[in-house]
Amino acid sequence: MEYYFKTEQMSVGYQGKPLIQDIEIGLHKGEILTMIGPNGAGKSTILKSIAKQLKLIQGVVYLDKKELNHMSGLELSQKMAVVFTEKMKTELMTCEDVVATGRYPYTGHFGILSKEDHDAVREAMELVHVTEIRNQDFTKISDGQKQRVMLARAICQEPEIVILDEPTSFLDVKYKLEFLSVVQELRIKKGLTVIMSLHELELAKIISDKILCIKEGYVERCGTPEEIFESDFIKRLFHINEDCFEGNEKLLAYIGRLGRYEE
Ligand SMILES: Nc1ncnc2c1ncn2[C@@H]1O[C@H](COP(=O)(O)OP(=O)(O)OP(=O)(O)O)[C@@H](O)[C@H]1O
Repeated sequence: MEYYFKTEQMSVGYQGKPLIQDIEIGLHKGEILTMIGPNGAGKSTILKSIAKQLKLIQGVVYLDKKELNHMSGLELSQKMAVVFTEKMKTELMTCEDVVATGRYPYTGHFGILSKEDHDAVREAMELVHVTEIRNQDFTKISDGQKQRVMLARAICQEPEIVILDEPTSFLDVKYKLEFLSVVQELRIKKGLTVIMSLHELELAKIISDKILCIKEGYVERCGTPEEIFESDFIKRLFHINEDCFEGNEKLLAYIGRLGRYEE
C-alpha cells in the first residue's frame, strides 16, 4: 500500500542552513507518528517544515500522492490542520471565535459561518470539553485550556492529517488521557493521520504506531514503540548514563548525584 504521507530526503533548518538532513518518513492513513528527543533537538523545526511554515532546505513532502509545494494554501488547509499554540493572533477573540477560525477553509471570502459550520464548531468544542468557556476571552484562559481550544479548532477543520507540537504539555493528567482518547477516536472513525511531538514518553509509547527519535542534528532512529523502548536506547537518546528508571531508590540516588541535593 502506498504511503498517504511521505518525505523524501527532507532537510530542514533556518536561513538556508540545514539543521537535520535526510529525514525519511512514510505513514499510511490513520497512523500516528510521534517525535521524541531532547530540548532543542529539532522536533518543532521538522513540524514547522511539514506544515509549510518553514521553507524546506531540500527534499520533497508528499500528501496523498501530491507534492506539498504544489498545493495551494486553501487545498492544504482542507487536508491539514496544524496546532502551534504561540502562532495565533487572538486579540478580542472569544474561545468560540478562535475555534471557528478552523472553518475558514470552508466559508468563502467573508468568513460567514453556515449552520453546518456552527455545528462543526459546537461538536468540536464538546469533544474536548471547552463549551463552558466558549464566551471567555482567549487571551485570559489558562495554558491548558488554550491547548484544548486549539485542539477543537483543528478538529472542526475536519482535516485528514493533523500536525501537533507538544499538544499535551500544559494538560493535567485527566486531559492528557482525554487527548489520547480523542486522537484514538478520530483515527478510528475518520482515519485521521497524526504527526506530533511529545515530551511524555509514556504517552508516546502507548499511542504511536511509529516513533521518530531526534537527537541534536539528526534522526537517531525510527521504529515502533517496542523497538524504541527496548534496552537502554531512551537513556542514550536523552544523555542519561545511569539506571535511574529502575525504581525510586535508583532515581533518588541519580538526582542526588546530579549535584543539587548533596548533603
Ligand atoms: N527561528 C530560528 N532561527 C534559527 N534557529 C532556530 C530558530 N528556531 C529554533 N532554532 C534552533 O533550532 C534548534 C532546534 O529547535 P527546535 O525548536 O526545533 O527544537 P525542539 O526539539 O522542538 O525543542 P524543544 O523540545 O525544546 O521544544 C535549536 O538549536 C534552536 O535554537
